[in-house]
Amino acid sequence: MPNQPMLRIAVPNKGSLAETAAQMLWEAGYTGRRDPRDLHTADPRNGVEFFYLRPRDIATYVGSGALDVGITGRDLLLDSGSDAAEIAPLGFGDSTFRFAGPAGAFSQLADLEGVRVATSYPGLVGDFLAGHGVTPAKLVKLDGAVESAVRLGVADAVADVVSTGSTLRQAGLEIFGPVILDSEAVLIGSGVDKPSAATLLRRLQGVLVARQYVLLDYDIPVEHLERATAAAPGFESPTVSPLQDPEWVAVRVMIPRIDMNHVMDELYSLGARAILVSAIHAARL
Ligand SMILES: Nc1ncnc2c1ncn2[C@@H]1O[C@H](COP(=O)(O)OP(=O)(O)OP(=O)(O)O)[C@@H](O)[C@H]1O
Ligand SMILES: O=P(O)(O)OC[C@H]1O[C@H](OP(=O)(O)OP(=O)(O)O)[C@H](O)[C@@H]1O
Ligand SMILES: [Mg+2]
Repeated sequence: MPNQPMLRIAVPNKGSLAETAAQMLWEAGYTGRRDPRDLHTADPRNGVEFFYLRPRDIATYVGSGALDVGITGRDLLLDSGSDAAEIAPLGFGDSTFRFAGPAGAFSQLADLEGVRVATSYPGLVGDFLAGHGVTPAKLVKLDGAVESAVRLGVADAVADVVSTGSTLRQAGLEIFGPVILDSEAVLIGSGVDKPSAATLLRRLQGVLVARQYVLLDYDIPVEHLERATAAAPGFESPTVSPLQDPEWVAVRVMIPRIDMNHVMDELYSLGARAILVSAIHAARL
């Protein structure tokens, strides 16, 4: 891309999202950093530059327009209060954001009125509480290990990322109240329209499709075709090809990987044979 300015992409340099983000970009055909300490690398062949930043700071850089797009968590984006906008979910880094307190001490959101709540995400939590008309005594801002705040007496309840829930359990805390947020890694943008940003998005979506879908081939008697394609309708429309035996056809569809065995069982019971599944290595839909 000779005459176009390079697309400037923010990528997590460490933490929970860094490894999968780098892997996804690599699968999408981009050349990332060789040395894990590099802060910046250019990939001129693809017309992009990567800036390796703390995931918490990525929305700030993108929102200010210093960088064009970035990969971060939805929770971090909302907490930042930045002007950056979510472009698309990226299918990894799932977590929920929840309130927790000592077993039996809290049962509903209103119980947080007038108490101290510790969190690393004061923007997100403050907005949520204000939106629900609850005023805590104080939001105690901590950098991490928030679950220890209650035991150590600096807060009465916490609000934090929950994945398996084991950190909360170990700290003797229980989740209560509504889900503050369902989060995952997202592509964010500053609103500037660069064609290379659309290419990046299409490539990342191609990686998601390749991970989440498989190709399914099977042969089936023509008379059962309608029921079979209803059971596995595919992404747009199944490819149906004639076979030498005029009473049979061959069908090809994309199906979600998680449905694979269930769909194969169902097609077999409908009379399909030679049912084959293959992986998708790359895709543009
Ligand atoms: N088990 C998890 N623990 C922490 N963050 C997670 C987890 N699963 C997904 N995430 C997401 O990762 C992002 C947090 O990234 P961050 O780099 O701060 O992770 P971290 O592991 O807490 O790193 P650090 O503690 O070194 O800052 C958030 O978007 C969060 O929702
Ligand atoms: O529900 P779980 O599977 O136990 O995971 C959630 C925990 O993991 C993260 O902590 P991290 O390891 O990032 O440490 P930190 O609190 O210092 O950021 C998060 O802040 C929670 O504490
Ligand atoms: Mg952390």
